[in-house]
Amino acid sequence: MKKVKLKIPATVANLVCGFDILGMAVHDPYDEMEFRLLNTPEIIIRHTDSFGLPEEPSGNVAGIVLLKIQEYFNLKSGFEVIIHKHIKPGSGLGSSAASAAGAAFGANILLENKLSKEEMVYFAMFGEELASGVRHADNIAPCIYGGITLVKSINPIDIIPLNSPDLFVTAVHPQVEVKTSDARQILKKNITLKSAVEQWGNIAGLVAGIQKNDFPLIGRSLNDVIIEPIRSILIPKFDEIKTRSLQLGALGGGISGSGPSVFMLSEQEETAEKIAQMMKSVYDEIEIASPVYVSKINPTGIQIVEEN
Ligand SMILES: Nc1ncnc2c1ncn2[C@@H]1O[C@H](COP(=O)(O)OP(=O)(O)OP(=O)(O)O)[C@@H](O)[C@H]1O
Ligand SMILES: N[C@@H](CCO)C(=O)O
Repeated sequence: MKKVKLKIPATVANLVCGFDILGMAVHDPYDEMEFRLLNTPEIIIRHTDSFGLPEEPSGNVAGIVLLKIQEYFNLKSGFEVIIHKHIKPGSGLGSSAASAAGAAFGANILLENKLSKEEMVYFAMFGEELASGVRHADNIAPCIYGGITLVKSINPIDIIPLNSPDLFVTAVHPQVEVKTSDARQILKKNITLKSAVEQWGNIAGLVAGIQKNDFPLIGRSLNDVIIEPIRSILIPKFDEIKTRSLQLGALGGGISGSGPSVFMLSEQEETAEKIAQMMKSVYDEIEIASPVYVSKINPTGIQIVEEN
């Protein structure tokens, strides 16, 4: 039976001001997934990592996506999936989205490209719903389309792939637990018109900056007056990391997804590396283990490693 192996990138959702609508794929870290089409209608999920994630299909984000695809097409065949997870769950680096988007992408290949990209996003969102209680596509879309994406709407699905500026991304993952579902619960349900206007200006500026490769405009638009002031309280040393990154020459940055990871964008690799060292030393000082990744924006998204 047909087999395929995929490499699925981590993603930075929200891009600071674009809560639930903007996201970016990076090169590192990434997950790997191997898929096999089965003659019987079973869904088998196996993990080779030690994160202790559920392997029961209805409890695993990849499994739920495959169950929905199987049900929709009334398939007589099933799927075996082996997940090599390197993106730690609950990191804010799109761990759940990688499994969900990878499942939709892998199934699509085994099913001879039955699905459009919009349909892959549609099915993958069932995985995000399982992980966080809410359907959102800001991590899934950049996985599937690559680069930076704008989720104009999820109903109907309307994804706008944006430009992929040649920028370096430094991301640190302080090992404190922040569940997306909890990080959504603490947000205010209402905002003032003044804040909304400021945020619209930032989002529009950021999208214009991305499309025009205008790095200073990107930098001054990476500003969030609605979500960051609330969520940053959950992230130790957030203000220090941000202030010192800007002093070292970062264009800007903030919370990655719902946190606790924090990311910064830089024009030069040297700046990105200096920021990485600073992030590491800040968390070493308070004895919080914190993997740091220096990477670039990933214009391709999910990649096929092997197909036969
Ligand atoms: N295959 C899977 N990969 C990752 N998480 C999974 C998977 N299956 C189930 N989960 C559950 O999803 C939750 C992790 O999702 P969560 O959205 O909190 O983290 P994240 O994807 O790293 O963050 P973010 O969406 O902010 O980038 C955990 O409760 C985990 O048990
Ligand atoms: N937009 C989502 C991304 C995390 O999954 C959030 O910030 O809650």
